[in-house]
Amino acid sequence: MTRIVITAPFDPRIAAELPGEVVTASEAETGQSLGARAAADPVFAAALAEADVVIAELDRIDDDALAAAPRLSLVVACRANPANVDLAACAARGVEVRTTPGRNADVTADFTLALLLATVRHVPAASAWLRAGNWSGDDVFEPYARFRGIGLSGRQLGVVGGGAVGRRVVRRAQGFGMRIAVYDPFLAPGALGDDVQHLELDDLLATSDIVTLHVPLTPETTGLIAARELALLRPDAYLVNAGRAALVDRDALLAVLREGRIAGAGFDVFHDEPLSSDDELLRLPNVTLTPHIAGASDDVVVEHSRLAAAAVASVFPPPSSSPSPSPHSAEVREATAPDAESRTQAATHRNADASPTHPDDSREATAPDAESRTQAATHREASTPDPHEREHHVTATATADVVVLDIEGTTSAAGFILGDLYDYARPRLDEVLGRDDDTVRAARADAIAETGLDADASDAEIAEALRGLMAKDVKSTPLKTLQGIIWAEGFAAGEIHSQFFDDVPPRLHAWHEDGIRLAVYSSGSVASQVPWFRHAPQGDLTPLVEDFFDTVKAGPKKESASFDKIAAALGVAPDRALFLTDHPDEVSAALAAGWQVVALDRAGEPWAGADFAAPAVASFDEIEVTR
Ligand SMILES: CSCCC(=O)C(=O)COP(=O)(O)O
Repeated sequence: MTRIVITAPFDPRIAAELPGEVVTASEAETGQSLGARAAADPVFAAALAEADVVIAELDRIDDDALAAAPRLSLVVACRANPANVDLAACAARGVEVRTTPGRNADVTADFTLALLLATVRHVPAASAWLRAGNWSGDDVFEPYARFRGIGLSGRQLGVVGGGAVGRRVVRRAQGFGMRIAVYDPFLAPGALGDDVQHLELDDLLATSDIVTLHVPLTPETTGLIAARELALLRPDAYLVNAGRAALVDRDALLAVLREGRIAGAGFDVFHDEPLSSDDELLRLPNVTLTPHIAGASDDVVVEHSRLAAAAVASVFPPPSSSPSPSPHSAEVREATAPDAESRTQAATHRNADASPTHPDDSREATAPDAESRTQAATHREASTPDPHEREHHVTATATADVVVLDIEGTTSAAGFILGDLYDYARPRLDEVLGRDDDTVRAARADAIAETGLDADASDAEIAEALRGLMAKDVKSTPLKTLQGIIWAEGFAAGEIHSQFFDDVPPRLHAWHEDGIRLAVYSSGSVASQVPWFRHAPQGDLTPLVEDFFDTVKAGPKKESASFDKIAAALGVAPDRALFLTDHPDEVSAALAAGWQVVALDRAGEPWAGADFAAPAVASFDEIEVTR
């Protein structure tokens, strides 16, 4: 029987469904160690002594707490950054730590729109004016003149940061008819849809009617909006910040507001909290202020309860879905958890990333989540006599923030690519090779080096050598670059289209809706990946995909360093990233980088039936991903 102690605020219906015996205890004072609490409260001490799992939000889980909980194997911190957990102590005792990333992304995005509307329509000022008894019959239309605001439809919202909250703000603002510009150097153009314009920060600031900030606070983003950037804002522009105060230089901001150099601003976050009663911001008439409440919603408790329950279920699978009686049996551990050393590394990394504690923690969804450990678990049917047949009955579950997709054999049939697409590229190689273009020139030189041709080889000779590589489906980077140019033009001309297995688009939509970030990593060049996803017969899939990686951008797919690069570019911890691929060597490379992997073992595809070092499934329908 798994014993679970919950001190976090928790949805009682979800607590009742947890697989084990649940003891709930109210949250102690912020920052109190559960160890100290156990020392003072024998009833709580008895519960902690028996606990396999502790779920906490603010309570500190330090070495004292761990000493009082000798059976403990899992801590779930109901926040994005486990700033209340001593990760090194957990790692030393082999206690796994999970978090609940993105738990407040939706409500924070809602609040951003509320703050934005309140600011541009002067809602708090109008309300205060009315309550003060100012509306008199002398001039019944006075407020109509006094509180005139702007409409949102047709105006440009500049979204700085297209992460979990930023993307949700985009969707909501589009509902108001706003034009959207986004600044996010980690997002591929088109990643948020064709209607979203990607701009450099300066251009975004200079052209937007309203600017809203949603980037995580890091050393690089601290002071991102300083005097120079503020000076770019138009005099009729508004600035909204429900992200992190320190993204903006306080002195420069006060000067701009004091001098009325922008129309107004709305802030939910402050450089010093609580805001002092004599803070100058309180005296500025053109500013709407709220006390750091963007994440204050009961829905956040429901969401973190749901995510915590998923974390518990993946570490302690319900008996019916696992053949093993204990989650610590050798078979499941092998399939579900990295070894102790990698667990320690993950914990150390998480500790370094943890941001300073904030009691509300409501900014968490804006930060890239690199905190909680995950695993892919195989849930095999009880009786599977034929080993190959058994592979096709595997269901893989994973807890991840990002799913990265291979294309050929994974999202799409190899036969279609090697047929329709290769047929289209083959006769066009000679012409492309002759183009006066830097990318082509570089690819041409690389192709000569790779195929061993003479330096003065003709376009026809190089094209013929490349057709030889195509015959063997060699994933040559210069070949992929040239194919990518040809295919991008083919898609644009409507002469080719893409193909996705039927199970793929619905799962991509579902994962996207659940807040799971999606990216692509294929040998096919990014230039071809984007139209491939855009021209899916099932509809444009690019709005679902945050970024695209090829071997130019990330490196070879069989090298673990390439996966390190992708994780860094996506701002995700390797163990929070899930790679889906059909190629056994790519499975191994991603696993070596500490990623979770599920192999696609699709009937009729080139690698069907291969010996994969990861759980294998026959379709995306068999993959369950939770955050
Ligand atoms: C953009 S569709 C063409 C994909 C392609 O050329 C290719 O080689 C796919 O390789 P993958 O790494 O996705 O198996």
